[in-house]
Amino acid sequence: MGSKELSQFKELPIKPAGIIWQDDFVSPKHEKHLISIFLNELKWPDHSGRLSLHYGYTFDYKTFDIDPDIPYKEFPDWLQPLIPTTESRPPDQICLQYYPPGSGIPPHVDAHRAYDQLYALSFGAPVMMKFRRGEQGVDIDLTPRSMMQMTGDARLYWTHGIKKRKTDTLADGTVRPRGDRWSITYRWLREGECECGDLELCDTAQRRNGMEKENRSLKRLTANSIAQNSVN
Ligand SMILES: O=C(O)CCC(=O)C(=O)O
Ligand SMILES: [Fe+2]
Repeated sequence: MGSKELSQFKELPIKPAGIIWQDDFVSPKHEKHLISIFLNELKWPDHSGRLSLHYGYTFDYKTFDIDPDIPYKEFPDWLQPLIPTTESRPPDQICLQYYPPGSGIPPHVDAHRAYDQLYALSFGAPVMMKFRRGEQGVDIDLTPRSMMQMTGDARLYWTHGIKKRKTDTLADGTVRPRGDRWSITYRWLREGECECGDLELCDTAQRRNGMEKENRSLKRLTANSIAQNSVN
């Protein structure tokens, strides 16, 4: 992987704006080697569904910051050549995930308060990821060996998620069975505060607006704004 390949990052000409894409971030041969490491050399958690392994700093979902009690885990050798070099420093956190067929990840936006840049690299079987904002929904096919960077609208104002199901239906109607998939997500901690101001999805905007963490779900937000409107 060299700067020639990295310069092939292109923004997809679709909504949401801000999805920067590169096919073939790794070669098929390299992918095969990595999958053999994932299958044979790593110690995965012992439960069903989506499995995760963390490298670098570990995020604490209670404080919305780095967990000071979990020591930094060095990036292993196999991971080094897969780190995007398009940012000014290496990522602070890397997460390797395994998705058996039928598993997924609920719609979410990666916390604005903690994280800034976000990339995801895919291996194994392709899967459809759904981006959503309000009534709008867009399916993106996460093809193996592709690297996706989420910036701008795609990063901040649209949620993304993978439905738990055994097949995906493609745009032409083809029903594609799911297979084993792995992904690597790369996150850079935010320096300073997020200024997007989106009360629906931004935990910083929500905190500034006096909303406690447990009140920040979309449902409560709707209920809150309805209550607010009827008062005014
Ligand atoms: O599996 C992926 O490609 C993305 C996973 C994701 O959205 C996340 O870990 O925040
Ligand atoms: Fe995510």
